[in-house]
Amino acid sequence: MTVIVLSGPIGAGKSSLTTILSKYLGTKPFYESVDNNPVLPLFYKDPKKYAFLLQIFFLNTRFHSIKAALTDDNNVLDRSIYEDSLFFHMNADIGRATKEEIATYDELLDSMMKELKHMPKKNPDLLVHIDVSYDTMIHRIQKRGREFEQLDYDPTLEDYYKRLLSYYEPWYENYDYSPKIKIDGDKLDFMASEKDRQEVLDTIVAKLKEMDKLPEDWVPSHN
Ligand SMILES: Nc1ncnc2c1ncn2[C@@H]1O[C@H](COP(=O)(O)OP(=O)(O)OP(=O)(O)O)[C@@H](O)[C@H]1O
Ligand SMILES: Nc1nc(=O)c2ncn([C@H]3C[C@H](O)[C@@H](CO)O3)c2[nH]1
Repeated sequence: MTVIVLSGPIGAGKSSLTTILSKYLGTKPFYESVDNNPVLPLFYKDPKKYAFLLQIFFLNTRFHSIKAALTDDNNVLDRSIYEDSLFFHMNADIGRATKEEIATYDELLDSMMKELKHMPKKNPDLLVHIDVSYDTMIHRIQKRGREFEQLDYDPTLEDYYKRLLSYYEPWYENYDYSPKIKIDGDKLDFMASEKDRQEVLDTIVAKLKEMDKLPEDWVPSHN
């Protein structure tokens, strides 16, 4: 069983790469609840009111998908649970959670992480992080077009996104739950360029082989 998790800021390309990678490896993709998430639009409308609720919503759905993924065969997940705390604490740092909510959230996350330790597989096998600059991030958010994520919906989102990026750098450096690799999302356009896509897939496959998670003579199931 091999479990790969993607990480990276909003619009970095995690869901897109999850689709590409899971097809290439012949495995099952697991996606974060976005379009069927009733709290996300509420959060963007009134972040202070809904930050805690949104975080509980994400934690709950993420927990279910991780449990399914860790008991199933090979899988690719489009966001890691380790980023949930980053999002929550960044929002808390800008006054969007009370100290009681912070304590409750941290205790709940801790209990969930302890629960995951009893699963057949405790941690993912590999983290694939997509690194993007602010300009790339904004360009992708615009391209995808979710109304509530746009700067003209709420101009304070510029600060929010810049802050998010600044939290990601130390987060990735400190991540040590599994081996990790970083993809340069500014340089590699794995959506439009076949060559770039293959370069990203080759990098991931080489890492999996190096870790003995794929046989040396492995060939892609789909291309
Ligand atoms: N490497 C890339 N090159 C060009 N366009 C990309 C790339 N990756 C993603 N995109 C485009 O950027 C948009 C956002 O991608 P995607 O939804 O995969 O991001 P995400 O990281 O899953 O976002 P979120 O955190 O919001 O779920 C989509 O329109 C996608 O087609
Ligand atoms: N506040 C907050 N906490 C999270 O844990 C979290 N995870 C994802 N998101 C938001 C970002 C994108 O808009 C959208 C898709 O990733 O959902 C989050 N927002």
